[in-house]
Amino acid sequence: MQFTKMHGLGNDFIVVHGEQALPADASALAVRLCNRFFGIGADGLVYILPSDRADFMMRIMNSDGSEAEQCGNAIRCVAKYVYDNGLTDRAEITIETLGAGVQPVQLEAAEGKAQRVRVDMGKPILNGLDVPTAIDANPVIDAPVTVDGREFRFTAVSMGNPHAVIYVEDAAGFDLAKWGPKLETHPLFPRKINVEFATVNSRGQVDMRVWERGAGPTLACGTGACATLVSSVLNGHTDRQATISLAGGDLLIEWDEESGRVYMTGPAAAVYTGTI
Ligand SMILES: N[C@@H](CCC[C@H](N)C(=O)O)C(=O)O
Repeated sequence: MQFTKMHGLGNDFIVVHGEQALPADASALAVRLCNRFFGIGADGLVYILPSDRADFMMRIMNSDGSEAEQCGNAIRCVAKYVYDNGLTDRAEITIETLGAGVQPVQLEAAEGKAQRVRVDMGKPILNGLDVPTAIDANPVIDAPVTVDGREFRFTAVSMGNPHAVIYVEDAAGFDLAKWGPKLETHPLFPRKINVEFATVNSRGQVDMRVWERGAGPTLACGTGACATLVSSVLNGHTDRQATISLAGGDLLIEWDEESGRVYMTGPAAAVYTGTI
């Protein structure tokens, strides 16, 4: 099996192209290959597949073998892969995802290689039951969730996949390993949840750290950055465009008032190719 190791701000993936459909053992393969000690090591296993609605389709398995509906960092990697490998010569393409439909993607290229990628991430889903959460409200803002006697307040946003955004004093110093797994699997979240811990520094910049559903702490989360911006606008913390600073670097996120669509701009990188 040939693969390319790629990442978006350190959120890393094993990218596979050439299959016509998702293999039946994709979940088990993800667990085996994403293992950082006994496998290649990655946050997820990504397949680039044919699509009858878009130029390409992306499917992503988390490192625990669960399939995610969408992944912001992976979609930028897929765009770079197809451009750099000559599968398209267009700087504007569409990529179909499982949970967020067909997404338009724009590439900024230099010397034949994609450098930065801007993705139309679509409209956020804010209805609590649709995110999904167990809360019947639209939107779910500043809702309480208690774990081990500590109450957190969260805002729920789906970008095709579910997110709970929690504001804390110091996101960069937050104990992700202690609280992340308990929030991810809390009964309020029927399909589990990605949890973003955010600190607003100004109306145009937010620090964010993430505990990802099915992958644990990662260096960046594209959909999490989008959810954080949407939540920050809803809570009155930021303007509609802001830099979300993650452990692996910055993403520029915009929530367009007129169309209601969220745009994510950031880098993607290829590290090496291999055969396993
Ligand atoms: N890292 C991703 C999100 C990957 C999927 C997530 N763990 C889930 O299960 O929803 C991103 O960049 O968006």
